[in-house]
Amino acid sequence: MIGNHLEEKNFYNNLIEICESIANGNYEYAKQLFEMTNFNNYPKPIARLAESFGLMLVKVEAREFHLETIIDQLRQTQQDLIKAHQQLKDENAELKQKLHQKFSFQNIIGKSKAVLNIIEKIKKTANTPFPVLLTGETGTGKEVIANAFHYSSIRANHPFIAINCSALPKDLIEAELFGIEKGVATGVDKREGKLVLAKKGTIFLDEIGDLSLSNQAKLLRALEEKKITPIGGKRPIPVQARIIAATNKNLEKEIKKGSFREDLFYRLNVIHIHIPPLRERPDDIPLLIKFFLENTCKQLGLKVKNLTPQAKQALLNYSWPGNVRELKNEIERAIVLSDTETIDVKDLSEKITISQENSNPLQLMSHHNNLTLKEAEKILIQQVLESTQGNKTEAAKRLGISREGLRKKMKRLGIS
Ligand SMILES: Nc1ncnc2c1ncn2[C@@H]1O[C@H](COP(=O)(O)OP(=O)(O)OP(=O)(O)O)[C@@H](O)[C@H]1O
Repeated sequence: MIGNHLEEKNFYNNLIEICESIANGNYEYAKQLFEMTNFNNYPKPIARLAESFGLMLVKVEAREFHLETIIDQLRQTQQDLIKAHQQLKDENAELKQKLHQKFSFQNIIGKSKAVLNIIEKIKKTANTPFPVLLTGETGTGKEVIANAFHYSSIRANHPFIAINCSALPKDLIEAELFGIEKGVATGVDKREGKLVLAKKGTIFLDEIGDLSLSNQAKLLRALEEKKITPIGGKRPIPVQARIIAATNKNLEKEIKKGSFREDLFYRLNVIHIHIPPLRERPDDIPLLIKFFLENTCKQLGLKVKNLTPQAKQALLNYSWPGNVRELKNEIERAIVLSDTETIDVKDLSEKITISQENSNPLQLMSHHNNLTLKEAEKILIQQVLESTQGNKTEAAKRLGISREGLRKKMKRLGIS
């Protein structure tokens, strides 16, 4: 009896110790103790209790094991995440580096005085907070210049956001630029304005001449107060981005017409860069041709093609009304169409070969046997006037005669 009693006491002691070990998280010891205790010698209720206790221990062990597996998995996932994070960081840095290389002023191709002056101006003013106004015909490279401003400045690690002010209706542009609060109209979600999203970066407002008068007023306020209020918003939000605006319109004329605000013009025009059309900087054409030949061939995995002297001359003689964009497209087209490694005149578009043939009255006459010198001269003058959109000063310059000389010729040849 006493022996039994002692055994029972032992049993309870063991049980308590097992419980304590479990409570302290010492499962291994609890398990050992459980295995060492012979429960079969005890009365049935005690043996059953021990059995269920054993089951509990197994469960705890299983849970512990499971937890450990989960913890291991989590540790592994964390490691993977750290690795992925580092990889993304490296890739991001590499992409940023590429963007800097691709868009900083080193990539403005040209050696004309005009382009060199522009590069100089960017270097001097890139790190200032002042707004920039870029003017020039379509395709002259206004966006290229805006990128160069951003990527060669301290803003380079912040966003560069471009918005085309003529691409969207007035209300959408307003929401894009200044943002909109949730519920302003049914189903409208809150959207941050691009002026705010650009953070400490740059916002490029292309075709600013097409911005509505009401949005011009809002933009002026943003420039003056450095804050914007979203549509339906109550509290103004600070704007830190630098504003670069561009247009191919003559804003002074637009001001006279009443379609552009004079005060906004002066606010934007703090740093003004005018990019002359390509025909006024022919020195840049050979460099641009070389650049586009190399770049496009590389992209297409081709050996870099070259041009016959005649093809090069034809490209130099053309007036490029679509400017650098048109030249780039022409080179890309010629690369694809030419069967050999050398691009010849036949690989160029008709507009360029025709203009080349017609670039002097004698050539025109040789191509059209029945033309008189007077007729050839008339055709030539008409074509040049067409390419300058009727600008006589420019046409006279291209023809190598005075404006007065051109006027007299036009009168004599009956050109209106
Ligand atoms: N100086 C340059 N060096 C290299 N590429 C140029 C240069 N100028 C323009 N380009 C190229 O010509 C094309 C047109 O340039 P961009 O879009 O900057 O012109 P844009 O003046 O902004 O035209 P738009 O007024 O129509 O918006 C682009 O592919 C651009 O890369």
